[in-house]
Amino acid sequence: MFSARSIFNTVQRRAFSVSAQQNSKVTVLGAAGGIGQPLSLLLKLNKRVSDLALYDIRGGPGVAADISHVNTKSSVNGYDPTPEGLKAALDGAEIVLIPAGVPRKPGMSRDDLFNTNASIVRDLAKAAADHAPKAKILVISNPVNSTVPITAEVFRSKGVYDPRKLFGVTTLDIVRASRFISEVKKTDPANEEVTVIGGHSGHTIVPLLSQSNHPDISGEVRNQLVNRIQFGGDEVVKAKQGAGSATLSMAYAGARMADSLLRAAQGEKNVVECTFVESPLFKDQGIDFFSSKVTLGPEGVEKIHEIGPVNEYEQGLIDVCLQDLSKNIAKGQAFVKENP
Ligand SMILES: NC(=O)C1=CN([C@@H]2O[C@H](COP(=O)(O)OP(=O)(O)OC[C@H]3O[C@@H](n4cnc5c(N)ncnc54)[C@H](O)[C@@H]3O)[C@@H](O)[C@H]2O)C=CC1
Ligand SMILES: O=C([O-])CC(=O)C(=O)O
Repeated sequence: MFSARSIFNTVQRRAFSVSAQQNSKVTVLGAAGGIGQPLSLLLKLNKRVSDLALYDIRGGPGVAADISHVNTKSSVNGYDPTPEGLKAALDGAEIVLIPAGVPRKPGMSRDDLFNTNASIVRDLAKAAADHAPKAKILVISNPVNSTVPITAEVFRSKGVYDPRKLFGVTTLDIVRASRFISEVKKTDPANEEVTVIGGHSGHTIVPLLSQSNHPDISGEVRNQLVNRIQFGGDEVVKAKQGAGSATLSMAYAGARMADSLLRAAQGEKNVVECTFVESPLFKDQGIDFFSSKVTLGPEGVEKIHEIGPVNEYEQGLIDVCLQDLSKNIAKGQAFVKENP
């Protein structure tokens, strides 16, 4: 005899098996925070997400109950802040987004968050390595230049590191660059793509305007635009007057990055995002991670693009970037070795 429930489950499974690849569990760690809440809402609106798992050290089930009333098809579950809750949130996840950790206050650099966020990310990475070793991990928590190497070291120490599946989310820099250049040029940002390479803090953020639709931008206009892209985060931190940093634009950017990975996983070709990954581009200079254009595929990173032609001004920005970046990466790697 079939119970009504098992018939329902069978029908539901059949419905999904028509497009089996659409069974995608996405987990948000830090789901009740300033980024976590709008990010979770945007993921609830994404048809490619079938199961949304929300975990936080406080408030996860409440946010899940709220979002679960949105009338899209996916299921939403909130988990208690226990090891069992975290395990259940991670079990079977295809994508894990990590916006857990403290944000900046005015006057702080992203690196000033290291002391608090390094151990938060390390511990969540340990849980992800144990319970979702094949998931694509999208690290949002700052300082991204260090928290991504931390996550890599944790996965490596547990013997499950696959560099194709670890991403530092730098999408907000791309979103800002597109928006800010459209303001200067009075164009529609939908038509503006700017490649932004390097890392995700101040001078490590390197916009390549020479490769945009407006390679002619020069002089003071260019300097101001580049500075605004590099320090866009500070603009928000200052405006929020101690109440945190970018959350809504970051949620939008994180949802875009997750969607790009889901589209690539479901067979779409030529999905390209700039993202901070283990990269061969500057390995000869001891820099293991770098953000550049990456073609995404079913397994995550499919192809890391060359940087392409840059002008003298941009080469100067890259040189400065590499100095900071190598220190940020080394700091993350050393942290895990000293605090396993
Ligand atoms: N990659 C990027 O472009 C950006 C990164 N960020 C970073 O994202 C992080 C989060 O920012 P907000 O959401 O504004 O902060 P928030 O303080 O509003 O939220 C953080 C959430 O993380 C939770 N949390 C703390 N420890 C946790 C743990 N061990 N497990 C699970 N959850 C935990 C907190 O309870 C809180 O709900 C910050 O580090 C911030 O600097 C912010 C904007 C852009
Ligand atoms: O500025 C911050 O601290 C948050 C962040 O990473 C950004 O907005 O780009």
